[in-house]
Amino acid sequence: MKAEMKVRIAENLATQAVQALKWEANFAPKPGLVTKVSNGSHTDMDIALFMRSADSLYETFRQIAETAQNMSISLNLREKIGSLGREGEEAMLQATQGVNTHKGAIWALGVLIAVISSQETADLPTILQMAGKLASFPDRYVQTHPQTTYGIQAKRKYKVIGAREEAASGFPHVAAGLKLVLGQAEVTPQQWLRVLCLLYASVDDTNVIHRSSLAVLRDFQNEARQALVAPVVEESPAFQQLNQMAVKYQISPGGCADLFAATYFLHNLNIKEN
Ligand SMILES: CC(C)(COP(=O)(O)OP(=O)(O)OC[C@H]1O[C@@H](n2cnc3c(N)ncnc32)[C@H](O[C@H]2O[C@H](COP(=O)(O)OP(=O)(O)OP(=O)(O)O)[C@@H](O)[C@H]2O)[C@@H]1O)[C@@H](O)C(=O)NCCC(=O)NCCS
Ligand SMILES: Nc1ncnc2[nH]cnc12
Repeated sequence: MKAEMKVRIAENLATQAVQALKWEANFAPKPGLVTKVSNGSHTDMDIALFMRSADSLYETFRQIAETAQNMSISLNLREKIGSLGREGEEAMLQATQGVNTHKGAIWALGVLIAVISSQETADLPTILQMAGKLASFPDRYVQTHPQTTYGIQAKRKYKVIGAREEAASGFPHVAAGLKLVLGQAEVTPQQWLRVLCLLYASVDDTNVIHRSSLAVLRDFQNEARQALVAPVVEESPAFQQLNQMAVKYQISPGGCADLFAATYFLHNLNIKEN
């Protein structure tokens, strides 16, 4: 492939990733999360902050895409995107003056972009499987102190599936969400709301655990399951209950938000289904 074409493909992936982050942040309603009409359970975040954060990540995503173009799924690629991902986290923190808006999204979209870029002709199941493989390589340059991240603390205490494991198992919750919308050029907001509820019902969001407890997460998931019994509408008692729980416990399912953005990103790329 010509060099010019490669440059354009990397730019396109980065543009689509930033758009997916902006779409997710704007999407409403999302109990607990920041939207264009509410700051959810947050005092330190609003929609403008999310727009700045998303824009600050364009260069990280572009570099990840460009780097992966000539590489196989390997420890070497994992460590290269690890380094770019950490730079992305720095760029995000600079743009937000220290607020963690998109750490999980950098991770999920970074892994997916790397795989899509490296496996030009792969179909969706292959991309998700390769993403699992890439995310499973141990990055020798990670300098996290085990007790410092909320995710590691929650996983230690409760053995739940956090952001790392979601990616390492090939994003099963993204795959489940995609099933509801694949093959449809126009997805309605109500269908997207159903995807969101499916994520709320099934993802072990370590942010929710950190702000409350595993018991609250399980109640929240059960309520989202109730909302899925019928077409998901904001006015339904179960959906209203999700809002009330988010307010009562000040919970914010940021991991679900990231996977929602990743689902939208993959849907919009129109990748072969199999
Ligand atoms: C492998 C890493 C994901 C790090 O893993 P770790 O387990 O250490 O995770 P955390 O540092 O806790 O962060 C993980 C973020 O992932 C999101 N998340 C949570 N649960 C899940 C889940 N089950 N599945 C998928 N994703 C999940 C979540 O990110 C979102 O929420 C953040 C906002 O949270 P909020 O509560 O509002 O704000 P905080 O300030 O954090 O808390 P408060 O004090 O306010 O209560 C926001 O980031 C959202 O995006 C978790 O935060 C990976 O990050 C890593 O290793 N990175 C290094 C670089 C790298 O290798 N990159 C590779 C490719 S780019
Ligand atoms: N819309 C949102 N609100 C709060 N945390 C998030 N993390 C990612 N997207 C988010």
